[in-house]
Amino acid sequence: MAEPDETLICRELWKVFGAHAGAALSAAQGDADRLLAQGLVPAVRGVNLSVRRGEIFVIMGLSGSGKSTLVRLLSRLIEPTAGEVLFNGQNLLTASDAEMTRIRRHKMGMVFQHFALLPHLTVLENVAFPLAVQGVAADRRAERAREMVALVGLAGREGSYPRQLSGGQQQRVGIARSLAVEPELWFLDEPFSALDPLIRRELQDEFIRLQSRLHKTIVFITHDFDEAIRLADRIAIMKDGVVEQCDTPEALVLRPATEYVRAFTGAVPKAKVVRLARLMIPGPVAEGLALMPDRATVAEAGPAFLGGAEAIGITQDGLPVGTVSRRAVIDLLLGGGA
Ligand SMILES: Nc1ncnc2c1ncn2[C@@H]1O[C@H](COP(=O)(O)OP(=O)(O)OP(=O)(O)O)[C@@H](O)[C@H]1O
Repeated sequence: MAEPDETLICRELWKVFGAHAGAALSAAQGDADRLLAQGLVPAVRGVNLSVRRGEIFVIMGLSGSGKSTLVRLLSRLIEPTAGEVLFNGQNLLTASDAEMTRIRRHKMGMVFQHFALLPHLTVLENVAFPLAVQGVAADRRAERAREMVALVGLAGREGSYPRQLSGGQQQRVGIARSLAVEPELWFLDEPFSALDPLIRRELQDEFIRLQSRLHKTIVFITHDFDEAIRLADRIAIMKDGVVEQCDTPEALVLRPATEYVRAFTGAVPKAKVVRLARLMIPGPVAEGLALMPDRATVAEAGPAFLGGAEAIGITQDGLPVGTVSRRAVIDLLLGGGA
């Protein structure tokens, strides 16, 4: 049974590329080496995941680890060789083509790295395009598209054509276009990786801001661990088609489950991922202390401690709930605490 807050679930999901993959997978009984020896490509190997409503779920892994294949399976753009995909409790693999088209059009949004804006349409027309496909009336389309263009910071550019925009601006149009249909589940496959680092960071900030307003359920793919820890509520780390660990950024860094995850996360400063909640001693907060939310990271509290504070007060939903001491922070940074 799915928990009520789990919106997308996959169980024992496999994608094997090559001839007679289904029969070969049954015969191999999950032994990927046997499949490889037969010249088949087991791109996704027995993956189990569940994405919770309203979270940013990042799938992270190096090139060829199976991220894109997994995401295509989750949206059923390609058929799995074996396994299950459930969306809001519905088995997507038994949905008819018509039903799948309806789900993709109305409930799922997708942004890819090299998505195509339609070159002969303006920004506004591009953003309104999926609404036209849905059959939304022209005036309502234009109104909604205008809102989305403003949301991604491109107000004033509605009449421009894609060729007149920078790469970052084009990517914003792609984001606006995928949001126009108000998707419940939003897939983003390396949406920022073609952009230069400064623009990329700007779009990440923008994305965090958007999500704090929209609370979408998001599956976000990246091969960049820094991007993953900036954005994710949880991260699934993939290697050779297998999910090595699925956890919060903090847990991945502090408690890596495999050597691979340890190697991947070893260089990340703990202060960037550990949240103040972890170091907090609950209790009344002394008067005069600087206050920070429990979701903030230790790095974000750095300036307060560098400014000489011995402790800071911690809030939860705006109410003071405890204290983090300078000592706890030093212990963490020197390898002790947490
Ligand atoms: N249509 C296909 N036919 C055969 N093999 C494929 C096909 N699509 C993907 N693969 C293989 O599956 C494996 C996983 O590919 P996938 O594109 O999912 O990786 P990825 O992690 O998304 O990589 P990247 O970050 O480079 O996009 C790779 O070995 C790839 O060559």
